Amino acid sequence: MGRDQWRAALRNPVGAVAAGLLVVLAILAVVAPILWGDAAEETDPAALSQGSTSEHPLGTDALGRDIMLRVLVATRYSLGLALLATAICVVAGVLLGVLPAVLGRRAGRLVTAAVNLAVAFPGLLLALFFAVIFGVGARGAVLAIGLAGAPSFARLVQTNVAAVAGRDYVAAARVAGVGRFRLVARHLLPNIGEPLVVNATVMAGTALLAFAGLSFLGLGVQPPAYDWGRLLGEGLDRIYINPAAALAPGVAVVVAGLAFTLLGESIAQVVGVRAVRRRRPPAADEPAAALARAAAEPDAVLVADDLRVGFPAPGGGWTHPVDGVGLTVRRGETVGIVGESGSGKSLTALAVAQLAPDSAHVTAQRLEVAGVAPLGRADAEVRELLGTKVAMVFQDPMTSFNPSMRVGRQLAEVTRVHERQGRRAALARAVDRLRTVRVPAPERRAHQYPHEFSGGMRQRAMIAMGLMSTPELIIADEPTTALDVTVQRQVLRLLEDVQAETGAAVVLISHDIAVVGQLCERVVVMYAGRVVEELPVGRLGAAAHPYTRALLASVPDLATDRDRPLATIPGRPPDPADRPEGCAFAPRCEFADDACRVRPGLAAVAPDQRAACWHPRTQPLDLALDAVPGGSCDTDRRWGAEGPPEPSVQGVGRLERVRDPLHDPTSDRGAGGQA
Ligand SMILES: Nc1ncnc2c1ncn2[C@@H]1O[C@H](COP(=O)(O)OP(=O)(O)OP(=O)(O)O)[C@@H](O)[C@H]1O
Repeated sequence: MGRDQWRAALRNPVGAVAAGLLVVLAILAVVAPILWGDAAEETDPAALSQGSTSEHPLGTDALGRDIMLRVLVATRYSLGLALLATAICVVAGVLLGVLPAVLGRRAGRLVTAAVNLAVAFPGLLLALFFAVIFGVGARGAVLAIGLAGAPSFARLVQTNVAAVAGRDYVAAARVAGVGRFRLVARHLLPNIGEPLVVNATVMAGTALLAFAGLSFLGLGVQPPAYDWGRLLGEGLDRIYINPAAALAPGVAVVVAGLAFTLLGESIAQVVGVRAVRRRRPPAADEPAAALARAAAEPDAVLVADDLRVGFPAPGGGWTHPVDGVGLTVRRGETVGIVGESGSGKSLTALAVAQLAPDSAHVTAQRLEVAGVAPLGRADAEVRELLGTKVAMVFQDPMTSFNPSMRVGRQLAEVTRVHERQGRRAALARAVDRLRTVRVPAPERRAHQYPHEFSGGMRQRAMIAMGLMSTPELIIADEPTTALDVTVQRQVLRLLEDVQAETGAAVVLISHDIAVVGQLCERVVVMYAGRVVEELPVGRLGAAAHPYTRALLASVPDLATDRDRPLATIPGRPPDPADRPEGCAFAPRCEFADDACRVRPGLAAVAPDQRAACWHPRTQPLDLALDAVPGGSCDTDRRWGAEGPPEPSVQGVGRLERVRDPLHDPTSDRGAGGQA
């Protein structure tokens, strides 16, 4: 948080009032006991239980002590105890709150359940309960109030951690191999700082009140010590004789509580995120390569066989949004995964990268990534694998970075974790990688926060993060969807350059078959959690599965008649929980018949082309040939000298519109499609 933000916060009336009140209280807490400590203890037998006089403006207590001085002197003790209780509440709450993120799933659930149970207890009852346990007195009251507030603070932390844990930058950190504790300290807690700080200040106000309550009941501060609560209790005994004796400490409690609450409000506006303490990177894990060796194709960087991702179904049992996916990606290859929304593309990628949600159950006959089988392995081993060999580029560059860390530090973290490099060396490498992905002025940019980057630049920086190690597999999940057309073009070109330079295999996930057709060598088409066709890009014109053909037919081109609705695939993909028995596409397919009641397996329809269909189409599509070069892996032939296409929501690329009998009403067979 910069100075300007602080100034802005203090310039608004709420911030100014809060700051003013707190400064006055802080000054009083420091000077009052020094200036008036002794005077506040002086008894005056001649002025017992007096009302307001010129000598004692708020009157005296039963021993003739000046009430005004006692209220002023009590500021230090009252605030100090309240702040101490707040600190206990925050520390215990944060610890309990992050435990589920640090512990495994089962232990995490236990902690969450315990916290929920404690939250269900009224706070005051809990405080009284703890006060009795810890004993009467200031120390017991501090512990009681702090611990009684901890469950609701823990719940707040849990909720916020859960919200942030789903962000791409957290997934990116996990891919980078960042350990659980470091993840919590660096990526989760700093990004939930705002609600925590606000709640902590509100808690301070509540603690003040709670203290007043406990002291009033005789469970808090014990004589001869006194705080506002104790003074309030004593004053209340004589409220009809001298109301000021009760009102003064009461007003003090309210004013201090208000000051804390207003402070919370103003901090909420200015404190977004805070850097956290720097820590030494943890020791690198044992090399994972020794743990497993791929017996697979010697040049395969990814082998997935019968990969299934299941979630508990609401009515019991399991649903499998990814249901038996088979995928092989060779070194240096660029494979595109296409399919409509919900077809399981992202989940497949997340399962491969060991980033599937905690509630997911991932199984496979075989899953090997860069020669290592990650399933069933310890976290540390998997972290090593992911951090150095797999890079992920996420869809939304806005959420792909931790907003509280400078970009250079985020990139450097990868190297520091895995190679135990010093801070400077890691940062130098980050700058170098930013230069590689053509971020201008990389030295300066490395010291900027993600929000100071443009969308395209953030996405390039995300690719640079993947290049901090030497990945064998880059998974790009809709990397250009959130970008505008020209920036999409640059990012795709960059991905292609990176692939050519590093020799890494690239898995590009997209709903835009035009982009995949241009960038990739091979296309894997997914539908309802299964692979329905796999073919070299050069054979897209001979796509055999009706679904692939329908996807191609729905790509508009410059010749598309704008007066007519865009081609769509009739019907909707099935809910994973309610997938048809046989071919999942059958309900939407023109050619479906009784045979389709049985699930078709992937079968070769041509060399290098397999389709899961009982009625594979053989009729060539009317596909512009320059759009889909004949299976060539050559970059220039794939993209031409002008670079990649301009994929967009319009899907306009060099892949031109296809006429498919299924969806072309001008065709003899054309039923079911809408042009
Ligand atoms: N955490 C989850 N819990 C339960 N089901 C989930 C979860 N995440 C995904 N799914 C299910 O998996 C299906 C496939 O999701 P996935 O994100 O892989 O689709 P996708 O093909 O990548 O689509 P999109 O292009 O919209 O991201 C979803 O439709 C949903 O039913």
